Amino acid sequence: MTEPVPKVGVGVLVCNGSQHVLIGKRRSSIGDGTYALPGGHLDFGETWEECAAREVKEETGLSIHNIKFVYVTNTVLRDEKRPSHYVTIFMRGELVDPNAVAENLEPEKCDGWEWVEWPNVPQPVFRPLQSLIESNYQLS
Ligand SMILES: CC(C)CCOP(=O)(O)OP(=O)(O)O
Ligand SMILES: [Mg+2]
Ligand SMILES: [Mg+2]
Ligand SMILES: [Mg+2]
Repeated sequence: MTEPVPKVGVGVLVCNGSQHVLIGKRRSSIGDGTYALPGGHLDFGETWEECAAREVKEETGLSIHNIKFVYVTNTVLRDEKRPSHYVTIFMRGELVDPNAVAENLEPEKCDGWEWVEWPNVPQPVFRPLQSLIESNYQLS
């Protein structure tokens, strides 16, 4: 079998101003049933900020701004149905409208969005996000 090519993902800490971030349980061939941040594949020609804003909008309907780089992880997922290797760029962004409600716009890919107090993400945690938590990143 030809080896999978490493890809770039962007994960987003969507901040609502009260130490909470948005998480959802993945329905995917990669990390199925694990809790992850909104985000996705970096598309050709995108900046990291553009990808963060696009993926959050596509997946939750939320608009974010003040988007900043947070951390980067290197994750080799060997025991998945489809082995894969991801470099994940973690970004953070604030809600443009602090009262906006997240919608689950891709129910085929996500069980639904919920706010949790960082870093208390429920188990099982998607591997790249677990690496960010273990880095002791602090929201404020
Ligand atoms: C696997 C992950 C680190 C990168 C891809 O994320 P994703 O499966 O949510 O991708 P899409 O949102 O682009 O479908
Ligand atoms: Mg997506
Ligand atoms: Mg996604
Ligand atoms: Mg995508």
